[in-house]
Amino acid sequence: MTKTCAELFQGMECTIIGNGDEEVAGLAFRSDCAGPHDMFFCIVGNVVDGHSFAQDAIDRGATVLVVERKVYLADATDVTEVVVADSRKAMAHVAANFYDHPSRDFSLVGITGTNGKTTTTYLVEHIANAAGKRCGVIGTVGNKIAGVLERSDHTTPESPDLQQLFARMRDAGCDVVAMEVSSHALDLVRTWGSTFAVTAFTNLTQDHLDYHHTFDDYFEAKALLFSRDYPARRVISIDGAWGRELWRRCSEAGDEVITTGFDTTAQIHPVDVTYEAARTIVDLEVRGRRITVTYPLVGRFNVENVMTAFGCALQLGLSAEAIADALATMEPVPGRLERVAAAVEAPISVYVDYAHTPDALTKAIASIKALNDQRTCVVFGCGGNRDATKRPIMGQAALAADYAVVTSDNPRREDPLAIIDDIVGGMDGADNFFVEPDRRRAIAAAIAWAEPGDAVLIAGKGHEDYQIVGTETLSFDDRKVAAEELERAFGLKEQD
Ligand SMILES: CC(=O)N[C@H]1[C@@H](OP(=O)(O)OP(=O)(O)OC[C@H]2O[C@@H](n3ccc(=O)[nH]c3=O)[C@H](O)[C@@H]2O)O[C@H](CO)[C@@H](O)[C@@H]1O[C@H](C)C(=O)N[C@@H](C)C(=O)N[C@H](CCC(=O)O)C(=O)O
Ligand SMILES: Nc1ncnc2c1ncn2[C@@H]1O[C@H](COP(=O)(O)OP(=O)(O)OP(=O)(O)O)[C@@H](O)[C@H]1O
Ligand SMILES: N[C@H](CCC[C@H](N)C(=O)O)C(=O)O
Repeated sequence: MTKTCAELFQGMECTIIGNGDEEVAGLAFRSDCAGPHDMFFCIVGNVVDGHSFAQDAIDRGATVLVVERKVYLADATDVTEVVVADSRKAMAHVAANFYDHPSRDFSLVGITGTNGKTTTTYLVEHIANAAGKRCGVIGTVGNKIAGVLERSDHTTPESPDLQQLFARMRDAGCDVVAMEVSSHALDLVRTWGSTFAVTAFTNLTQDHLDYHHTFDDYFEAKALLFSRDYPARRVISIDGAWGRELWRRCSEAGDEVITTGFDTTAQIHPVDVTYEAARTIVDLEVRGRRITVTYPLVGRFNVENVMTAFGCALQLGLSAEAIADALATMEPVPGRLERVAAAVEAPISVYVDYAHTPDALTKAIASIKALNDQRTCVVFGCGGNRDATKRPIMGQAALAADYAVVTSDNPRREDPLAIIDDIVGGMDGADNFFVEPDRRRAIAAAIAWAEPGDAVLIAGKGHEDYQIVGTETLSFDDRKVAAEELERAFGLKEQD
């Protein structure tokens, strides 16, 4: 499949210097991934200027460069240069053209918000599948086509990868695609040129201030998914002030909005909730009608996610009855309040959860406490090279548990002890915690602390089966490590 350079830029202002009829074989934004007859996008990044990799891309066979300023390469007279105002936007525009706008061929549901995106996409997938639709999923745990999960580096892929994924989903016959849309993706226009049927907002609480700097900027990045760039039907949780602001904007623009929330003015809200150990029963009011939903997920925050997914499915045209029926057979989401299964009957319960923000940690601890009336110990850390200002707030939040073990998450290129110091800075004066930088030992210590009936919550890494230390990615899965430590503590494994 090839298209000419001029075809790919149709609908976008640009200056083509060279051969507009040049056939383009593929799209690349990393020079080491460029191949023969590719178009290479020179992106001015936050770390380096992609224009400096133009020669490398040419050496690997690229024949078209997309640039924000002409590069004038020696010995490359047969190279075509396309000068644009914004290489990232050009890349997204070209990628959608290159793959023939695949998102127009299915109903794309885009979900944004600080927490709850993965869970909500899984809920939408399950409901759509139960209704006989074929649903693709794009997000943090990976990308799913026809039920097969593929790992990915990003929550929301860069535009050429995203459009290629859409094309594969279209070709696999997907009717619906449920996609997590990160604030980074919106700010870096990875989704530009995509056609959404529904866009949904879960919540906005602190995260990623290393990138967005202020809450206002973080919100405005999320709000782009509800702007004229992405016309769609909307689902908005109005439990928080940011959601209410988004609702105001969408209503003003004349969008078709379904509101959700514990707020009784929301179109979808709970009238009564029963939290049980392995399931939740919710009497929902859905646009003036009562319907009971029972589903095998736990925790108050999952009531919010269920309502958001319910709204998305209604916006896709499914009936409330079909949605309620589907929820009854929902399966657990990997690494989200997942109970650790060990090959030993343990008198304590251990859960793994992906809470890596202050709000998520607060809510995950509260959910475990609501499930278990004895003591709770939380094991957690914070990621390196990510928002450092959330660390002391997470430290403070962890004190809501009876006991906390502060450990390492993915330290990345930061000193693990310096990250822990930041966390402990928020735990001043408390004596119900201790520090163990080694995550396995921290998990073992929490299990040793627990008495029969107590619960241990291991937060922060959820489904991740690795730990990033420096530039190395080591094998580490909280669920496996916790199972091993339970087996060691309760008799099946020999002590080292
Ligand atoms: C903050 C962020 O998202 N940064 C992304 C951004 O980086 P950048 O603008 O700084 O780019 P850069 O590294 O300066 O490089 C500039 C250009 O030179 C190219 N280059 C660079 C080096 C090289 O050797 N060769 C080369 O060609 C790069 O491909 C790029 O096109 O553009 C790069 C590709 O163009 C992305 O790889 C990079 O993602 C980084 C790795 C990242 O970690 N992003 C995370 C934070 C992220 O996107 N997370 C969200 C989820 C967040 C959530 O939890 O909600 C996600 O959607 O995944
Ligand atoms: N609606 C919610 N409100 C607050 N916290 C939530 C909510 N849903 C889930 N959480 C918490 O956030 C964690 C991550 O959930 P989930 O993966 O669904 O969110 P996410 O938005 O996809 O996060 P990320 O993009 O960082 O992967 C969960 O493990 C849980 O602790
Ligand atoms: N997508 C999130 C995930 C964080 C998960 C946590 N385990 C960490 O590594 O900080 C991020 O990149 O900020």
